[in-house]
Amino acid sequence: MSLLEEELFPSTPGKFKIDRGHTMSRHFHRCFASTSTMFLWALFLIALTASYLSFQSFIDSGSKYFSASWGGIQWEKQVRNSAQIQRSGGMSVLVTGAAGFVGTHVSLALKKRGDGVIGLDNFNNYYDPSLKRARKSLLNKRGIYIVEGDVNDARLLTKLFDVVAFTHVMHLAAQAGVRYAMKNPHSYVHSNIAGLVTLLEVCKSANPQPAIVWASSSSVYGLNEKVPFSESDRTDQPASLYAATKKAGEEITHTYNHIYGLSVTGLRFFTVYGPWGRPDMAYFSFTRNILQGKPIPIYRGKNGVDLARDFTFIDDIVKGCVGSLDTAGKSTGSGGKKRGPAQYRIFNLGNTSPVTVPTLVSILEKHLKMKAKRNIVDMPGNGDVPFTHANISLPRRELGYKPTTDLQTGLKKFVKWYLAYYGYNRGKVVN
Ligand SMILES: O=C(O)[C@H]1O[C@H](OP(=O)(O)OP(=O)(O)OC[C@H]2O[C@@H](n3ccc(=O)[nH]c3=O)[C@H](O)[C@@H]2O)[C@H](O)[C@@H](O)[C@@H]1O
Repeated sequence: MSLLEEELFPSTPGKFKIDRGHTMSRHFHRCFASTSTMFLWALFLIALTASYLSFQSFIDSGSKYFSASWGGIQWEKQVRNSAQIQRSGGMSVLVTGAAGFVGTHVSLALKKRGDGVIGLDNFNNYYDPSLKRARKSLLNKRGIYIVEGDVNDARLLTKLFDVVAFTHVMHLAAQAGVRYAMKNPHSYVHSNIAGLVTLLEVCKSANPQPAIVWASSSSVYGLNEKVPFSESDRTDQPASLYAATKKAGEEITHTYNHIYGLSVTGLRFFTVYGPWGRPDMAYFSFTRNILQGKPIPIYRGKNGVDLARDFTFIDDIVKGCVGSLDTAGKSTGSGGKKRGPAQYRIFNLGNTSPVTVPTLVSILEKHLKMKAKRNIVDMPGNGDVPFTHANISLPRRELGYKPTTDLQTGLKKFVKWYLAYYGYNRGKVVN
């Protein structure tokens, strides 16, 4: 403390020098005392307001992402029961995004053959949450417990790993949809990047570490023009933020594989469709519009070229996911430390026979026995790519992956489910 400061703000009262008259000194003392009291009160009030505000924001973010609907003896019992392995050599799998389209089907397939499954889902409202609730009931009926929570909730994830020594994580929770990324970019960062890192952090510290299989996307091929798309093709030209976050996920998982010895398999899904599908996808919304007599926007590429997708039926995707879990090598780390090199794989899961969007509509018309009102529009510049086509020789060799359902057959199954689910078979029309 400088001399001047020491004079003005003595550290002990005895140090205060009284070299002017008494009155003057008392006045100064009173004045100083009241100023410092006010100062202390102001500080106290500021601190009180700040702690109130930060508590409020903690409550807000907590309630937004981390509703504490978990924990307790009963909850742990349900988690343990659901994760119980029922066959020799089986696995216990944490399925994130379990109330999602692919998550539901994979969870059912695993449970059916005797693996232990625990689902995790945040039931967000990107699309009609009632469909997710219906999928959840389906899973509950088969003895699969779904924990309601977000992959960004590290406390919840850690708790789940405390209760169950998961052998595998099937990570399917994500913000999906190519075009929605322009409307809500942060949602992609929140789920596909921040959520992924939170999950990997917990997995890396788990003992034993699980093997991870997760959903990447065919969209990582972006503006790649070499067909069909092979895993070794360039993926550094994403056409949407969605694709960019999935590509980032591939790099991030590689880092965790390299540093911590996590076994990682990334699956590039090609436009997956089928019963219990996603209402935001074209085949689903086209079906709804055709049934309601509403026009459907059919995008057309440059020079009037039809867009095409390597549409892949859900049952084939499930086989690819299960095959990936079955062939996944063990993670090699323990206590957050790598003990040796671990497996890192990336596979295309496609159908290898692209179909144009107008042909998709014709197939739907046939199965629905109704004509579509086609509204042909130029492809908006919102992240779409003109075509996708998977080369699947690698998963065929490594996983025994062999898709068997063509678009005709797959859409027939989808339409049958759609009509039953939305009550059309009972004459009910849903708006
Ligand atoms: O395979 C993938 O990587 C991606 O597949 C789908 O994305 P996308 O292929 O764009 O599937 P849809 O949204 O169903 O679109 C299919 C085709 O229909 C076209 N479309 C879409 C919507 C529309 O109103 N009109 C229209 O012609 C699209 O341009 C596209 O060519 C999924 O939505 C992504 O989550 C997934 O990662």
